Amino acid sequence: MSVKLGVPSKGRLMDKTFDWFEKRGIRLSRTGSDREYSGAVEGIGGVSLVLLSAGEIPRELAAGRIHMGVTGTDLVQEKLPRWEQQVEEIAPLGFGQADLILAVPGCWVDVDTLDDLDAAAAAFRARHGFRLRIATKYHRLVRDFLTDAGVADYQLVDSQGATEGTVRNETAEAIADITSTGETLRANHLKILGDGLVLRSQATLWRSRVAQCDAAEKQALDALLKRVEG
Ligand SMILES: Nc1ncnc2c1ncn2[C@@H]1O[C@H](COP(=O)(O)OP(=O)(O)OP(=O)(O)O)[C@@H](O)[C@H]1O
Ligand SMILES: O=P(O)(O)OC[C@H]1O[C@H](OP(=O)(O)OP(=O)(O)O)[C@H](O)[C@@H]1O
Repeated sequence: MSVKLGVPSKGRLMDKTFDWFEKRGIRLSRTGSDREYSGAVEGIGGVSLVLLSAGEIPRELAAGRIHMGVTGTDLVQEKLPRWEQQVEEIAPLGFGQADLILAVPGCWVDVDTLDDLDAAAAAFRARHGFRLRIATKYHRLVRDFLTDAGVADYQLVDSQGATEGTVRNETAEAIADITSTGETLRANHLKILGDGLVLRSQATLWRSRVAQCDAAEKQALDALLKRVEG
């Protein structure tokens, strides 16, 4: 058997992950047709590549089905309760930087902070008879953040993509999502609350704390760790 390295199967994270390993003498590549999710590893022995959705890598690490994996801090902290017990951070990779933030419509001139949001949420409920809706796919992180901030009068609505569009579509009044350049927020007339930074995220290499290794796998894993930690 071999050490399993989980890497995002597409997009910006996959390409930059391949470049990051290449700089350390480990060549990762996709094999087969464009649609085939199989990969190869050259430059180190005993390691195999597992191509996965970035969102599924935390779960695979926590289940011990992969030994190491690359995905964002945001996805690990959102998907894994007490994540430190399940995975170990090996190296931040220096790309995939994005901030998880809370944003409201730009035209809400009286709402610039979490305190303002709390007041607006109470007023919203009194006026409309239901709680202000915050669209997000980061349920755990946003709920914990708002609890700590003392904001209670809201409901989360699930949005797995195009989250900034939910305000225009009138399925939410506010959003919590990842931003990088800020362009998507601006294009959708949303503004970030001054104290609305939930988490700073970047692509990171993780090691599973539970994945089992036989003697050969242990040797390959140690060799891999030596290369990537150096
Ligand atoms: N605009 C962005 N700039 C930089 N990083 C981003 C950006 N949007 C998302 N990311 C990061 O990329 C990672 C993967 O994001 P996302 O959950 O959107 O996956 P995806 O690319 O849609 O793939 P999949 O649907 O297969 O999981 C996350 O860690 C996220 O923080
Ligand atoms: O600040 P920006 O540079 O504009 O980037 C932010 C956007 O990037 C991500 O979306 P993605 O492109 O992954 O599409 P999605 O909405 O389907 O997740 C994220 O969800 C934001 O919508």
